[in-house]
Amino acid sequence: MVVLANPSPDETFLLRPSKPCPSFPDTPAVDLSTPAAARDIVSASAEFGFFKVTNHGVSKSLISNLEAAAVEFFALPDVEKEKAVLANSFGYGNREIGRNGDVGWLEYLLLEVAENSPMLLPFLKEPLQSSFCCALKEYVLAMKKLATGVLELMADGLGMEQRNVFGKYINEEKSDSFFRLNHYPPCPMLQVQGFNRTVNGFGEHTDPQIISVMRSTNSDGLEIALRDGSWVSIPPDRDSFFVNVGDSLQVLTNGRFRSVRHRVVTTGVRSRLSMIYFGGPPPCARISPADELLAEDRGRSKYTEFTWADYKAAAFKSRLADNRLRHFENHQ
Ligand SMILES: C=C1C[C@]23C[C@@]1(O)CC[C@H]2[C@@]12CC[C@H](O)[C@@](C)(C(=O)O1)[C@H]2[C@@H]3C(=O)O
Ligand SMILES: O=C(O)CCC(=O)C(=O)O
Ligand SMILES: [Fe+2]
Repeated sequence: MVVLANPSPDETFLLRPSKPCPSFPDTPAVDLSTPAAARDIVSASAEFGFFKVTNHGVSKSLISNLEAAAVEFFALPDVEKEKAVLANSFGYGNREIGRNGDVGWLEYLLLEVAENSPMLLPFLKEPLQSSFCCALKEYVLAMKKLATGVLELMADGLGMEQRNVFGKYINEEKSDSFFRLNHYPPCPMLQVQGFNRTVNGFGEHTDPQIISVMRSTNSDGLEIALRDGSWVSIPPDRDSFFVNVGDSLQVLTNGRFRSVRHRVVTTGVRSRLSMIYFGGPPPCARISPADELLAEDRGRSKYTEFTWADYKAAAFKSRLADNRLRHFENHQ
């Protein structure tokens, strides 16, 4: 990735006025080993659409293997990484987010997670190819298991009869899930003294899927929007996984849970590496509120039903910051 000390005109639009957000030391934390986990997850999902989980059972070696492979990948010369550029913003990408003009100070690898096929990276040389693929496969499996467990606790906490009412979507053979590695390099132009700005790492948005499970290196930058629209900065925590409620889960719960607006802001010196699993439904899945929740709401759905294929197609035509659910809201 090209790292410039002085912003060229086309880079100035990455700059944001420096207005540091207050830190959010009260980030809801859920200890998955306690009986209160289901209740805590439900209250955090309703209030913030965001929480972190501890005692998650994911082994440290699994995380460090993937982190090491990812660091090695992003350190490759641009010409090697560019061999991994695939159609429709999959594979390796640099600066451009999506297909509609959004940019950020990052490079990334965006991969589809297919149930029965290994995650291949044929563009890489050995031995990185094997170590990266192996680490990815194990990590993504662990994320799917963790996401499923969290979705089951959500169902428990909401008093649903079937524990798999939300988790079934991401466990179907054709589930449309992604995995993403984001690398935010240090930004030299921000290190110039008196240069009082921050840079847009990954602009504000909600995740369209059901659930996202993220972790990052020990560097700050992640910010979330609270209910009143104010932004807070989430202190990094290498030992926890952060969970986002996605748009589809907001609909499945008839608005009991809110999909969280979040963004990454780069402040200069440290690089940041984050790994995110996005659990999505199969393309043909019909997304509408779960029957029991709808009955509690006297049959009044807050959203018109859509298939994941339709929603995703519309989402991928939108700009990052757009409110994608707005078009599906029922106003009664
Ligand atoms: C600008 C965009 C990038 C995005 C597709 C979109 O048109 C709007 C949603 C974006 C998002 C956010 C969460 C995930 O990072 C992502 C892969 C997704 O499913 O939706 C990205 C899309 C992307 O980077 O292509
Ligand atoms: O990189 C991060 O920490 C978050 C990025 C993100 O929100 C996304 O890729 O959807
Ligand atoms: Fe996101």
